[in-house]
Amino acid sequence: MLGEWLDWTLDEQRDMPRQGSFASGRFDISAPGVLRLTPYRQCPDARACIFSAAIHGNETAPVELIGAWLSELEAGTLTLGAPLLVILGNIPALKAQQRFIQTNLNRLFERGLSVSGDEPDRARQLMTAVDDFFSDNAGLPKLHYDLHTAIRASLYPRFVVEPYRGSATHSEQWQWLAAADMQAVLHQHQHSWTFSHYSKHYHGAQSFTFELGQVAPFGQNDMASLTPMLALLGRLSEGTKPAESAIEAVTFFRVQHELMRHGDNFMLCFDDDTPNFTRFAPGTCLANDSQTGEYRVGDTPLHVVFPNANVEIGARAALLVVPCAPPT
Ligand SMILES: O=C(O)CCC(=O)N[C@@H](CCC(=O)O)C(=O)O
Ligand SMILES: [Zn+2]
Repeated sequence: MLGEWLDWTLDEQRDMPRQGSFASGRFDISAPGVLRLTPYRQCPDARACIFSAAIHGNETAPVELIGAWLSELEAGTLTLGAPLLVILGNIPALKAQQRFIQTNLNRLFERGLSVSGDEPDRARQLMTAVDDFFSDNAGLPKLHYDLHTAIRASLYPRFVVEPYRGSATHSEQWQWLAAADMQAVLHQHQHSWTFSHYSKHYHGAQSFTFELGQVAPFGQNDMASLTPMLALLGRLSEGTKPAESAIEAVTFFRVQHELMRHGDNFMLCFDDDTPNFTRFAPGTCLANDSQTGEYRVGDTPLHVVFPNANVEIGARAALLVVPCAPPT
């Protein structure tokens, strides 16, 4: 039954009960694409865990990963030992295999959001689901992994973005991420109203945006490279201790500047197939904006992450980042 949830979410004509049970717990579909799992027996090390995917509708590897993990729970090869909230974010965009329909859902997770529209309404519904889940599991450590894939290839194909400030990230998280084969970490330098930022900022959760490879259609993702990540989701859902690795294998960066699109005419001054984390030397022109003119690298080399000239006016067109020391 659990294994059908993904298909059912995409095709609501199919029949699926809103509540039920499986070998090690109960499930409850509280809203479209919002699935709660409650263990029969909660492990002493359990965390209240949120795993979200498809906040961008064309990012399919995280959906396949969630599907593989749910199948293990359904088959009983994994035993649920922690409360879980599983979210498929932008269902219309997932059906259309588009990043978003009207506006980028992953910029809307701010309390008091006043804009109207389908994606803002969905953001409000998901914020409430997160608030309710953490409130119902008060007393447990909170964790949120928001799973994405990047538009471009990357010098580090698997990496995480650590949202700005809030509660400090526990050192064990870095070791878990290293064992899950995450190759780089990017520390955000300011608030950005993403889903992972929401859980960290308002709830003090251990929270990250994961980039699990490059966007590809269903069935064409490199799922073998995500086996260690599947193992991390498995341990967290069992409420047992995840594998740890030395963080020396992980390269750390921090954001130095957020490049915004201001004008009608905006272009990036490098090739479309330039991978994430490519380094640009001082003086290099990175962007040309009809409102603000050229943006050139200053005295320190900069690496470019998430460059996208086609964002809405007023939105982020790239993160400009520098290497930094690993956390001690
Ligand atoms: O590859 C890209 O350009 C975008 C990939 C993506 O969706 N990234 C997230 C990162 C969120 C964060 O900064 O934590 C996003 O842009 O929403
Ligand atoms: Zn994304």
